[in-house]
Parts: sequence; structure tokens; C-alpha cells
Amino acid sequence: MSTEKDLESERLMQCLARIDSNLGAIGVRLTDYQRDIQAAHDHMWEARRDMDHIDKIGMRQSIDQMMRSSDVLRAQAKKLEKLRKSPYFGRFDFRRTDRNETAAHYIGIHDFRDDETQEPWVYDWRAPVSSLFYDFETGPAQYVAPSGTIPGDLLLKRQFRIRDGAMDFMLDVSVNIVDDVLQDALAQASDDGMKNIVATIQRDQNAIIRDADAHTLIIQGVAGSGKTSIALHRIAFLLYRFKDTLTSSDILIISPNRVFADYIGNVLPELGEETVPEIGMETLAKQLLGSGIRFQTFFEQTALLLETDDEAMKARIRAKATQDFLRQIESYAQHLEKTAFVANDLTVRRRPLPGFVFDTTWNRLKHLDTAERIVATGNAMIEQFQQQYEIELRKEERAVVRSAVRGMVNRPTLRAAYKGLLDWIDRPDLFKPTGGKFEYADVFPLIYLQMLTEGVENPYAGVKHLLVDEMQDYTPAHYAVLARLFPCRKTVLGDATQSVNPYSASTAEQIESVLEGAWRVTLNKSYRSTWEIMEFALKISPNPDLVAMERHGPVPDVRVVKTPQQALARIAAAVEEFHDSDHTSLAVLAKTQAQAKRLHKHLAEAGVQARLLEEGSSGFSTGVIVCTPHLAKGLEFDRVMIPDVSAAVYATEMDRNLLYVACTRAMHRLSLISVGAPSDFLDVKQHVNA
Ligand SMILES: Nc1ncnc2c1ncn2[C@@H]1O[C@H](COP(=O)(O)OP(=O)(O)OP(=O)(O)O)[C@@H](O)[C@H]1O
Repeated sequence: MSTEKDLESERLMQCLARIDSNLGAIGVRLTDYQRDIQAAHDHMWEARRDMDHIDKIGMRQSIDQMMRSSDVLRAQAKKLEKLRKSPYFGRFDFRRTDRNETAAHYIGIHDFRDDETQEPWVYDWRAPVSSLFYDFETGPAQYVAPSGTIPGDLLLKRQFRIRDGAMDFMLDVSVNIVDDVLQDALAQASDDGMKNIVATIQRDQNAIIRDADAHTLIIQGVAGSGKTSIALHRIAFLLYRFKDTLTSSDILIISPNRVFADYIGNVLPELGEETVPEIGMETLAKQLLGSGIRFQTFFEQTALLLETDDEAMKARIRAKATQDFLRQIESYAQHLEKTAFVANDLTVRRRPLPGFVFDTTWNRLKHLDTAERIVATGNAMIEQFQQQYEIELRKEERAVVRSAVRGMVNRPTLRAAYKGLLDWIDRPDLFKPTGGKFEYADVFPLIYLQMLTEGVENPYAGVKHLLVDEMQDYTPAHYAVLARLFPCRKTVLGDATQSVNPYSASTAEQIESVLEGAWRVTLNKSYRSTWEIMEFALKISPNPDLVAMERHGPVPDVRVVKTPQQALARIAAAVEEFHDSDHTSLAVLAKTQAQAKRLHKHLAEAGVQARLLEEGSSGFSTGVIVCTPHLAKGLEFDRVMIPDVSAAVYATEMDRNLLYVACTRAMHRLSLISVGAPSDFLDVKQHVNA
């Protein structure tokens, strides 16, 4: 008698055979198209003298059509080839209450319907019915189809791992998809980039991924809770759900840096979608402000804070990261508006144009930016004059009116207006550009002021969904600008406890108050790190709501050494041990970029190969990496080493955050070295191995 496993193996073989047969049919059709295209080209060439213009256009259109059809077939073949390696990862049997039959559903990354029989062999994980797999245990269950809610009974839930067309294992699960399969996924060594999690999406994560109602969704999630993964799966879901109206190029991701963008870049293609355009806040700011205004980067600001611990600088950053400051910018913009236009009477061809008419016209055109408004006011005044006096103005007379309008405009430059704002609120001390560069804290307030006074051209008016990652590092001014620039739907995610600059950090609640009508969700379960690493990190930055995953590994060790040379020797030994292990990534995270650079140099001198990540680095890679918590934010590594956790290095609240971010990057192993007495943030009694 056949066992369940035999039956599943047989079904897998049949499915693969159907995929092969469909691939074969596509191959034949592609060859036919190629032949027909070639024949059409030959014909066009041979008959070129006998064909008239219309014939040629007709022929070209038919060739274009064949080429488009070939492209569609090629894309289908690509999907099938991918599916062939791993056609599905789950099965559930569902009996609908309204039908007396049970149907087995297999779910995978794409759907697969046999071309010949139209039989659904695999359902896309994003299909409405597939939500049963993520949302229910065996027993009563329901899903929402386009026709309404479909109730029934979930009779079986099964998981598979199929690699290269062969079944590694199958497992029946009666409870939620935790346990073995998830444990197995989390225990794997890190990849070249972020992985997709379709096979093990958890119920609360699924609810966020499939939410199509929220206009703006703010996801506050603890370190390693899967926020970034979920946000990307949500994009894949929305692209599937709204395939007729939404394409990848309609979406924009605002990400913290190029390394992160590269790290997450593979998830959507793995899920069968095109990559989505991505931009950093600074590039966005440059586009909006133009090249005339230079400014410090966020990275430079953080580095300076760490190196100088400048109280006045902290105060400036703090003051500009408040909602009050936003309100002050708004009031000041209104004040500027009132004084922006000083109207006078004008006489043209001995006929008067009174100042109050200039005034009303200018006020009526408030919706335009300043340059457009000047032109429009001039035109409207000329029109009005000509209508009123029933005469046609000559070219030079029209120029007089236009020039008079220009003369009535009293707009300071953006720089002067911003300085004026700080004087107006009686805080001239907040204005501190250095070497002609504005501080980073000024950048988004400047843009907001410009939006409210001059207006800015919006290069992103076509974006239909905006995704903002690492939300905690942006201030109310950032969000006020984003809200105006992107009135579209948004997914905003981050973790307030992982801010790399606590003086300008935002919580989900604060962001919610700027992005009106937003919904906020919270994720407290952490998946990335072992239970031991998470316990260790929680001592640095306690969070009673965080639930660590029950996956065990070595307890993090804190080694106290006496000299930097001893620390270097320990790192070199750890690198060697790493190379002998099954792990693929080791990050050595120094607190500041200057320390990382120095360490990288010393390691190179000691013959230890490592890659230094810097502000301008563009690609993620595995192997040994030296960088800072700031740059490692959002990334993860099999192993993390922190080269000096001494009290001298980690002392301030900002340091505490950075240490927490550094520790929570580790998936399987965490080791720390302290040159001298360890930081007070560490529970050293438990961990010192001198
Ligand atoms: N349901 C899941 N199944 C398998 N792996 C998961 C799941 N959820 C999260 N993970 C894994 O947990 C790790 C952390 O995910 P991710 O980077 O998306 O979290 P995050 O909340 O954005 O983290 P952080 O804020 O700390 O950067 C990743 O390795 C991800 O694959």
C-alpha cells in the first residue's frame, strides 16, 4: 500500500512532468514565432520595392506583435523554470461548507495551471484562498474571496521542502507554522542578501502583508521581527492584487543607504516581481533643493555627534526634530506670505492700475509656486487692463506691467528666509551652517519652508505606493515633506529602539500624528537572533514586550583584554575560526567610522582580509566585513564581533542604542571584546571570560 509520502512524491513527479510539458509547448511556440519573424523580415527585404508605405507599416506591426507575444512566452518560461526547482512549499485540504467535496490546494511562489487541462496544480501564495494556509490551524476556517467570505473546514495542512525538483521533506502541521520548518529556516547560514519567507510567514505578519485597506500603514516592530521582509512581501502582494493598476515602477522605496538597498534587492525578483526603484533621503533632498544648497549628510551628522559629543549641536538637532518646529515653520510661512507682495499703483498709457487689484490677483494665485505666480499675475493684470480700457497694450507696455509685478515681490532667498525663521522664533543660535554647508538637521525644515513659500516641483507625482524603512531615523519635518510629496499609499516601518541618533528619532506615535489617517501595527516577536543573543541584547536595552524566538545557540561572550593588540589577536583568531565554520558572514562592528577604518587597517597589516563598509559603499556581500552599527542597521550576519565594548567607548545613551543595534545584527553568534573595564550597559558578571 502506498504511503502518504509515496503519494506526494508521485504527485510531485506528475507536477514536474506537467511543467516540463508546458515548457516544451512554449519552446515550440517560441520557435514558431522566431521562424515567422525571420520569414516576415526576409519577405520585407525581398519585396521592399513592391511594398508601399501602408504595407510596410502593416508588416512592421505584425512583427512587433509577434515579438511582444514571444516576450510574454519567454517570461512564462522563466517562471516555469523557477517553479520547476521548487513548485510548492505547502498543501492544505479545504472543505467548503457550501460544497460537499474536499479540495487539496498546493501553494508556491507562482500559480501553475496546466495549459492543456486548465487544472490548477499550484496556487500563488498571494491568491485569496492561500491565506488559509497562513491564517488557520486545522479545523473551522474561512477566507475572503472576491465573491465574499467562504467558510469551511481545513482538514489537512502540510509543509514541503522541495529543492531542485526533489522532495527533502514533508511534514504535517496542525498548529501554526512555527516549529520545525521555521526553526530550520532560521538556523540556516546567512545568504548573499535577504531571503523570501513565503513558506513560513506567520499569522500576524500575514495580516500586514495582505492588508489592502490602510492608506498609510506604520509598522513598529522589534529588532528581527521581519518588518523589512514583510514590507517587501506586502509589495509583492499588492502587485499581485492590483496587477491591472499597479506596476513595480509605480512604487518607491526610501532606504537608508545603498548597501541596504542592495541587500534587499533580490527579494522581489525572487518572488517573481521586478525590482522597485529606490532612493535615499539625501538624494531626494538634493533633487528638491537643487545644487545651490549644500548640506551635511545624516551619516556625517551621526559621526560628528559621536566624535565631538557637542551639546550645542545636540540642542540644535533636538529643537528641529519637534512638531513645535513644524508649526513654527508653518506660521512663519504665513507671515512671509503676508509680506511677500507689496503692491503699488501703476500707470500705463496714462491709465491707472490700482495697487489693490495687484494684491487681489496675487492672492488669488496662491496655489502656484513663486515663479509661476509672478508670470500669472503679470498676465492677469495685462488682461484686466486691456478689458477694462478696451485697448491693446504694446509689447513694451506689457513688459512694464510684468516688471512692476516682479518689483512688488518681496521674497527673500531660501537661505535668508530660513535664517529669518530662526530669528523670528528668537532662536538665532539654531543657525549654524559650516563651510557653506547646512547641518543635516536643517535640510528637511528647509525643504518644508520652501514647499510652503515658493513651492517645489514634485518629480514623484506618479508614485502610487511609498515604502519608508528605518522610520525611526526621520523627524517630523521629513514626514511633513513626504506627506506633501507622496499623497499616495504608504508603508512606513522601523523600530524606535534602533535609532542611531536619539536626538532626532521618531516613534511610531509621533509619525502617526504627522501622517494623518495612518494605521499603526506592532510586532513583538523577534526571529533573527538566537534566544541567548536576544536575552543579552535585552539587558542593554530592556523591552518587556519583546518575545525572543526559542532557538538556542552559544551564550554571547565578553572577553576582557588589557591592550588593543590583544583585542586584535582575538579578532584575527575569530576570523580564522569563522573561515573554518559553515557560516558565511562575520561582521566586526566598531562604534564609529574612524574606529572601523583604523581596525580595518590594523587587520590588513596583520594579514586578515576583510571588507570595510563606508558611507559610499554600494553593495552587500558576505565574508568578513568591518563597519559600524549605523551602516549595519537593517542587515544581519551569522556572526557579529564587537571589538571594544569598554566603558570608555560605550557610555552615552546614543552609545547604548548603537550597542543594541550591533548585538541584534547577529543571527547565530555574538562575541564582544573589552579593552579594559566593560561598559555599564553590559551585565558582565554573567559573561566575562577574562
Ligand atoms: N516568518 C518568518 N519566517 C522565516 N524567517 C523570518 C520570518 N520572519 C522574519 N524572519 C527572518 O528574521 C530575520 C529578520 O527579518 P527582517 O530583517 O525583515 O527584520 P526587521 O524587523 O526588519 O529587523 P531589524 O529592524 O532588526 O533590521 C530575517 O532573517 C528574516 O528572514
